[in-house]
Amino acid sequence: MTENLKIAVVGAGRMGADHIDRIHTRIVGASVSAVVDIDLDRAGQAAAGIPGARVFASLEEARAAGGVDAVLLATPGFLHEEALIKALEWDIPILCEKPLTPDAATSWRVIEAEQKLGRQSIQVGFMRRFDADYAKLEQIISGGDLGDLLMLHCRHRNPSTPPGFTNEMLINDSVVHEFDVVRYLTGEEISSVQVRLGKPSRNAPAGQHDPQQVLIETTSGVLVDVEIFVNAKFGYEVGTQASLEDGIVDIGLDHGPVTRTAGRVGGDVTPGFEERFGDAYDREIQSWVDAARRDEVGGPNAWDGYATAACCEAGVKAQSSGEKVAVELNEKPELYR
Ligand SMILES: NC(=O)C1=CN([C@@H]2O[C@H](COP(=O)(O)OP(=O)(O)OC[C@H]3O[C@@H](n4cnc5c(N)ncnc54)[C@H](O)[C@@H]3O)[C@@H](O)[C@H]2O)C=CC1
Ligand SMILES: O=C1[C@@H](O)[C@H](O)[C@@H](O)[C@H](O)[C@H]1O
Repeated sequence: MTENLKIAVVGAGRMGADHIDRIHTRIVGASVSAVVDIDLDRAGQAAAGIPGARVFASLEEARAAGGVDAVLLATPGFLHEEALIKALEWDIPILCEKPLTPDAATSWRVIEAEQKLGRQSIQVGFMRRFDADYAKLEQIISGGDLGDLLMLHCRHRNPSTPPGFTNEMLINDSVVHEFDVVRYLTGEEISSVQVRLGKPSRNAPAGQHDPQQVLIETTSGVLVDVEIFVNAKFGYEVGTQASLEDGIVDIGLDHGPVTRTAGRVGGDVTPGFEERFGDAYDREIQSWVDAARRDEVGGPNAWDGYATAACCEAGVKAQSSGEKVAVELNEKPELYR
């Protein structure tokens, strides 16, 4: 077992910097040995104060300099494929932030490269599986005491989007989490996706139709509706209501104290995903590190990344057609059964 997993973090933006801080301050059995970003100043800022963390402009340079046991990939999704294939060739464990890649064909190439390696090496950053609420909901559903799961009603609201957040990214970057959660909660694949574009918000930037309603069906007929609203302004909210035969379960309601005073009632709104899912990211990265030190994967794998990429591809087609689009999956290789 690797004593101390030396990690190269690629991409030192919002998510990469958050993971660098997490590994440095809270994760056991690992350290940040390299920070890679085309923006060297940003890499330098993220690495500042971390003993042994060196700064590079490319993953190849970091690898050539030595001291890299594993890669945490936090660049934009369209850049993931190339780095994933490289890390598989080098046979080092990878935590790839979601999405694995933005479409099914590119994700399948990653699956083929991992099969060539002959063992699972990629974990995908679907952190909701490590959220206490989602884990409890999964236990309630799989426990069976409330009968069969019939429907899921999901809401996914962000206060705003960064520059360059395209209309397709509402699906590829945001709803990709719901595709994963639906597969996690039902234990089934998704069979179709439909997207409805209703009245748009005046707060959406040019080129983005926001909000959208995504309708999902699983292989056994569980129906799911998702409100994706990425310029909702008020704060961050991710929640799910599950309708089961013998009960209704809600998760992700605003938590914390609710105060009634001076004729008003209220509590705090979560500002962003870092606050809502902070504990989940910590558990996700610790699980990855623990497993990677044993040459294993400690969470959602490349098949989960591929299956959700196929859903995203169907979702992007459905955005323009308005029709229900079938999700086509290749046969699941032995490696993931
Ligand atoms: N699990 C979650 O809840 C979240 C996941 N993410 C995912 O994390 C990834 C990164 O997203 P953000 O941090 O929001 O993006 P960002 O835009 O803040 O940061 C991306 C960084 O990658 C760098 N970069 C671009 N091209 C590069 C290259 N060729 N080599 C090295 N560095 C390069 C940029 O200079 C930038 O610093 C995405 O896959 C995104 O979907 C993002 C937010 C939340
Ligand atoms: O992954 C994430 C972002 O990339 C995405 O843009 C947001 O919509 C999600 O809420 C967040 O969890």
